This record gives sequence, C-alpha cells and structure tokens, in this order.
Amino acid sequence: MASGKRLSPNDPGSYSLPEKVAINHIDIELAADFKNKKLKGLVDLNFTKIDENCDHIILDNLDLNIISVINKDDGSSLEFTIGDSLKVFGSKIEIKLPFTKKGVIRITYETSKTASALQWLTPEQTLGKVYPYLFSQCQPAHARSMLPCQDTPSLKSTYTAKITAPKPLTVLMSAIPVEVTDNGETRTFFFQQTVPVQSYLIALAIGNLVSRTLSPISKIWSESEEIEKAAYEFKQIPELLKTAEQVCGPYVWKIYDLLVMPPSFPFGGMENPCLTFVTPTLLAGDRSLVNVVAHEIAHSWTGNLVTNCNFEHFWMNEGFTVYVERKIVGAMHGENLREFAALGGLEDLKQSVITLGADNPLTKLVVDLSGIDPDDAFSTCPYEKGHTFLFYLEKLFGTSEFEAFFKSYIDKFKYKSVGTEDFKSYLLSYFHENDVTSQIDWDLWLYTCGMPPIIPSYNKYYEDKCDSLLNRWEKWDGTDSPFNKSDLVEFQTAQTIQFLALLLKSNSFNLHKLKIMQEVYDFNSNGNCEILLRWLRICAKFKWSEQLELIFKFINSTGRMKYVRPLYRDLYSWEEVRTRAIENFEKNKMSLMYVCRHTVAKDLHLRDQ
Ligand SMILES: CC/C=C\C/C=C\C[C@@H](O)/C=C/C=C/C=C\[C@@H](O)CCCC(=O)O
Ligand SMILES: [Zn+2]
Repeated sequence: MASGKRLSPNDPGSYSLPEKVAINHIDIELAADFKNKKLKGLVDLNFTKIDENCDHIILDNLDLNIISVINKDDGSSLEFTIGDSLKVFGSKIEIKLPFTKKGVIRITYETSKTASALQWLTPEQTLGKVYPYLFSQCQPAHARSMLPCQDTPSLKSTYTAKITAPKPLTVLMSAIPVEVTDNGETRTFFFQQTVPVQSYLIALAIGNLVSRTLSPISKIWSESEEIEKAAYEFKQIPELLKTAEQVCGPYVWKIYDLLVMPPSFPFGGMENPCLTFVTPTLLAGDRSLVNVVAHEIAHSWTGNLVTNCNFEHFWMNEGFTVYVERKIVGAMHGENLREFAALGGLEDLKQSVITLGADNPLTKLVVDLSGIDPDDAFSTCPYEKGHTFLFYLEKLFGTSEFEAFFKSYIDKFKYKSVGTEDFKSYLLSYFHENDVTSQIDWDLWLYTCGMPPIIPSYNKYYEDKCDSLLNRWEKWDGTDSPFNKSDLVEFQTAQTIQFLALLLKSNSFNLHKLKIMQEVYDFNSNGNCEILLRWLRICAKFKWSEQLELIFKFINSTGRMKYVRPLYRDLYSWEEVRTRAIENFEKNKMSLMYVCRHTVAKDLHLRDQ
C-alpha cells in the first residue's frame, strides 16, 4: 500500500497530470518473449501541451525497464528521470519535452517478469497443454506495468498496436484487428482502436485460439477444447447487444467479440472494448450466467464511453453498469426477473457490508482512495449500492422519464470522464430543481457508510418461492425428511442461487439438515459456480469437515476472486483448518494472477496492508 498521499490532485492513484500535457494517441509495437516472460519493444506517445509553458510530461511506470526516450520527430534523446517507487503505484517518469506544442515521444522498453498486469501461463496451465498463453488485466492501475503511460481514467487516447508472437499463436486486443503478417517463425498482428479509451482498457491476449462467428460483428474466441461450449453459452450476444442499444443508444465500437479466458482470470468479466474477457466459470452449460455478458456489454456505454474520472467514483462505472445490465434483463425477460436480480444483488451487498464492516468508509458510494490500493478497495458496494441509488431515482422520477434522462446522460458525457458531481448537476439541470429533486438526500446516498439509506420495495414474484422453501427447511424438526429433488424443479437457476444466499445468513439451521440437503439436492455435483460458491460457504460456516476436499478442489480450479476470496476468508475463520488453507494458498499461489495472489494474501492475514 502507498503512503496515504494523493499522487496527483485529480487522481490519487496516478502521478500523471494530463491537464497539463495530454497523450491523445499511442502506437504500441511489442514482441512477446515467452521464454523470458517479457514484452519487448516501444511505444510512441503523441502528446499535446494543454499548458503551453509546460516543459515536461509525467508518466506512470511500474517495474518497466526503460531503455531509451527520444523525440521521434528528430531522433534526439530526451532527458528523463525515474522517481522513487511506491508499492502498487510504482514510480513517475518525468520526461523533458521539446518546445513544440505537439510531438511524439518514443520510449523503448521491456516489461518485468512480474508485471502486475500480465499473466504468463506455461503450456501445462492451458487446456491444450501444448502452447503458452499470455493475458493482461490493466484495471485499475496495472497498465503502467505493461507500457509507460498516463495511467489515469481521466484521460482517453486512441491507439494502434503491432504485436509479434510465435506461430501458431493468435494475438487479440481491445481493438479492431486490421491485418496479420507472416514473418517465418512469428506473425505480427495489427490493431486499431479509433475510439479514445482510458489506459485500463488496453488489453492483450495471446494463445492458441480459435473462433466461432455469432453475427457479422460478433465472434466467440477460446482455446479449441471449449469453443463449442462457449459458442452455445453465449449465443444470445446479438440479442443482448440490440437490447442494450435500446437502453443506451448506438453501439460505437464496431465489433463485439468475447474471449473465454483461462481459469486464473481473476474476474467474472472485463469490459475490454471490442473484446470482452470472461472467466470460464460462466460456462455453466445452460446460459444461466449470461447476465455477466449483459454486464460487460452494458460497459460499452457506462464505463467505456462515459468513464469514472478516477476510481473514487468507481460506482459511476459499476453501479450504472449493473443498472443497465438489469434493464437489459428486464427488457428481455420482464420486470419481475429484473427486480429479482436486484434482490439477489442486495443479498450480495449485505454480505459485503458485513465483511467490510458497516462503518467502513469503503462502503460509501464515493470513497477516498488517498494512499489506498484500489484493488484492496474493490467490493460489491459500488456495484449494488450504486444500482440501488439509480433504481431509487428511476422510481422517484418515473420509469420512462428516467429512461429518457439516462440516454441523454450517456449522450451528453460520451467520450468523456466524469465525477459524481457531473452526474448530480446534470440530473438537477435536466429535471429542473423541483419538489421531486429536492427529495434526494445526496449526502446520505453518496457519503454515508453501510447499506443504502433507502431500500426500494422490489417485487417478490420470484423471491417468494425461495423464502417459502427456506422457511420449510428452517421449521423442519430434522426427522422424516419431507424434502425431495422436485422442490427445485420449477426453480430458475437464479432462484436456487438466491435460496442458498438466504440460507447462508440463516440462524435457524444446522449441520444435520445440511447433510440431508446434500442427499436430497446434491449441490456438491452442481456445475453452476454461483450455486457451488454459496453451497460451499454454507458448508464452511457449519464446519462440515468432509466437504473440505471439495472446497479446496473448487478453490484450486479457479482464480476468480469472487469465489476464491470469500472461501479463503471462511477457511481462515475456521480455526481448525486455517493452517491447511494457508498451506494450500502457498502451494498454489503462483498459478494465480497478481491481483488475486495479492488480495488473498491479505484475506489470510499474510500481509498487513
Ligand atoms: C471503491 C472501489 C474503488 C476502486 C476499485 C477499482 C478497481 C478495482 C479493481 O480491483 C478492478 C476491478 C475490475 C473489475 C472487473 C470486473 C468486475 O465487474 C467483476 C466483478 C466480480 C466478478 O464477477 O468476478
Ligand atoms: Zn463491471
């Protein structure tokens, strides 16, 4: 963790000052060296001085080996210094600029073997077992370990890239693929991103990949072993895109491809433009987790087009995106299912507030991240508290009025980075301050810890069945089981998930009932990871030691933090198995991505900050 200071006035996590000199376009030229686990090459940074008197630019850097910095226009060297390095945030590179208002800086460099944005997999860690794999995850502040840049979401740049990789590997990026050239043993892939994007959206994946076409603008990518499963699971993408456009306006990114990542990918999905990355844990076989894809598609507007100006306003990316995700669900499957999803989110939020503590400042909608590693600040709060606020506003103004406002908000701020105040003042001017707007207690919503101040009364159409099944189990005296498999026959997957979420916090349960539940419903064999997560957490809560093998098997099968972190925390709280949990982590941690390793180490009290 860093020192407690803000690295710059507008972004606590970035040294850069794009308000003085801005990089508006980046050309990347890199070769992947799998043997040494390094990217090697150069970036050309096209700068424009906003403050014409400014004679230097500050870039973010994390563990990069900077080889040279030149003025591309005349080839002359540019003086530069590298500051002291902070953990997580790295150091600043200060480069003396030429006198011109605009210019191009060429930086030749290579990444470190331990670059936090990159995960290099050995062939054994892939499905095919023959070729290595590389992928990146730059959000929130890891792009600086992949390239020297102004690593703040307050700045957007277009980019091109030429990436060279050994044959037969395919390179994909968060951009439009333009062409591929054959160099003998290697191939070079050319990309173009013509919509300006923030640094955390620069993404790269290299592997032995194949694709299936879903529509003229959408392909699914994965290793060949799971491509059919993936194409089946995500077949609804064209429909999701069409529905999202109805909610948000025109899709500007031209293509929407999706790449199924290796298991160690730390998130459900990452909204890399033109190419969403998703965890293979979504491959449930029944399309039941497609809401994560709806979420990533929604980011094409909220997050990628209208962007939080720094991660203190992360709710403006994620709360808005959950709101759009559920509007898509509502448009496709009805309002009842939309509101049921909101109830599920509310349960996740309750768990998160319990884990963090109801007085934890990180449960506020707008947080202070001075000196705080944003990866450590990450939780469900910006997602679900943010969604609750927007749902509340929708009900306050009326659905069709708010829908029109929402579209106009996106149109007004597209291609820009915004803070919470921008949203607030636009809403107040759009609705003209009046009796309705005066009901909104902004400070309470934005700056108060814990659960949202108002919980909307979501309709209980789907929830009631979950409640009543749970009720039956809670009231049962434990003899002559009246339960059977058919209890769940009419349940949607989301209802089973919610049933288990409610059971997780029940105080009227015991291990005996849990064992009967396993006999009746056989959750142990369920292929849906959302079900398995909640079920195994319940087993840990009741210290069911025969389930430990399965818990470890699940933890070791994925690097998705949503699953791994709560289970490790549960095992840590279970004193008898704490040592075993730590040993398991130590043994397997190097196959996890940096962010997962780093945050689980904290969960297991293996690091202080
Ligand atoms: C108040 C929070 C402040 C800062 C956090 C900012 C970034 C956190 C960082 O850890 C990156 C997050 C990237 C998230 C990507 C995808 C998520 O939507 C996935 C959600 C969890 C999951 O489904 O696995
Ligand atoms: Zn998201």
